[in-house]
Amino acid sequence: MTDTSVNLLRETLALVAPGTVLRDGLERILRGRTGAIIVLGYDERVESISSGGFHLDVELSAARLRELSKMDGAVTVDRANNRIRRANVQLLPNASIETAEAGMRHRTAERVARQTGHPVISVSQSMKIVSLYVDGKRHVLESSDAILARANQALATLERYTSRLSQTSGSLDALEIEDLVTVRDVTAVLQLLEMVRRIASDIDGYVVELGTDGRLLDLQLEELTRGLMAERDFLLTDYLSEGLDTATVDARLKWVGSPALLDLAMVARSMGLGGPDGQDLDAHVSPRGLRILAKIPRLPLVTARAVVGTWGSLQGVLGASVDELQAVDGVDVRSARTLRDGLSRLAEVSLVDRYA
Ligand SMILES: Nc1ncnc2c1ncn2[C@@H]1O[C@H](COP(=O)(O)OP(=O)(O)OP(=O)(O)O)[C@@H](O)[C@H]1O
Repeated sequence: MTDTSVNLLRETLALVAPGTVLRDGLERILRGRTGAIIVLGYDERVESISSGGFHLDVELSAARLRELSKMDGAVTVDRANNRIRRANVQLLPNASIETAEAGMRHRTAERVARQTGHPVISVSQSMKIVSLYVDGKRHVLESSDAILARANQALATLERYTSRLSQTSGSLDALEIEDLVTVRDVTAVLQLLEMVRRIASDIDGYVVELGTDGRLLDLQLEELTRGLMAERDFLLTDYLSEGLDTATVDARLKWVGSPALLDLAMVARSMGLGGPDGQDLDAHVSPRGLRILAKIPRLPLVTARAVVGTWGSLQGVLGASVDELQAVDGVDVRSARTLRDGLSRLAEVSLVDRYA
């Protein structure tokens, strides 16, 4: 699926999520045991395949949608401004457009969606299900309970990964301070961050689909992933080889399927580490230092960036005195002390953890 079609599906799922006017209307149609076909777009393309019925221009409401759907034919809704524009319409899409559906209502819905590029909803009277047709794909609306059951499983997986991530990232702290980092250690953290990002994106999809029923899930997701994308940026800033930027790594990782993501060499290669094929996982690498400096409480990020920009390596920063630090543009004496104390504390914690 392309990014545009993923976005249109999410946009449509948000429009019909619990708590919205459209969803309320669809529930009423289902309860009334009638069917419906609703085109979520109003333009030339839709008009050119619409026949009969009547034009109107009224605000979308659940009651109106229910009443208009009692009539034969389709209802056209302008999703850009939430207005019902036509009802009791016969749709005449190109009959040569392939459709896998059975039944005229659903075949028409799928064809109209393909031909116009607008999402189309069909409510089946006989099967009592609501289907969305978006960019050539059918998506069946499920009850919030069914979606929540899957979302909670995903959340449990996310929790396992974030806890492994916090351990792996902690080990990297200690190795960075002692300058003992290998490509394998860095890659292991990026691999977990990428897995977390993918599961979080799936859960985000469930949050959209759940509408008002997904508020708690959204809070849990936010709590588990807070700060992680910033950590990902800092990790990449610290280790990316010259000439590579974050956007390039993102684009490369996007094409790595989930099974291939388990291959550390593949992840290393996307960062430009471990040689041309990413296989040299035991090669030594040194961080620039931003990831660890960003962990120091009360140290402004601009200060951390200025210092890393000046020394260019964590080992350089570790060797700098307060006087040298405050000589950097934009670093005052207070920040210089916070940084020095913070680094000493991190070094102590790391060493204690390592040799305890
Ligand atoms: N081309 C069309 N344009 C507008 N409305 C249509 C079109 N085709 C079918 N419908 C609507 O769908 C209704 C049911 O049609 P039909 O029984 O052929 O569909 P179905 O796919 O079996 O539906 P269901 O699953 O709801 O039983 C029609 O009465 C009409 O309101």
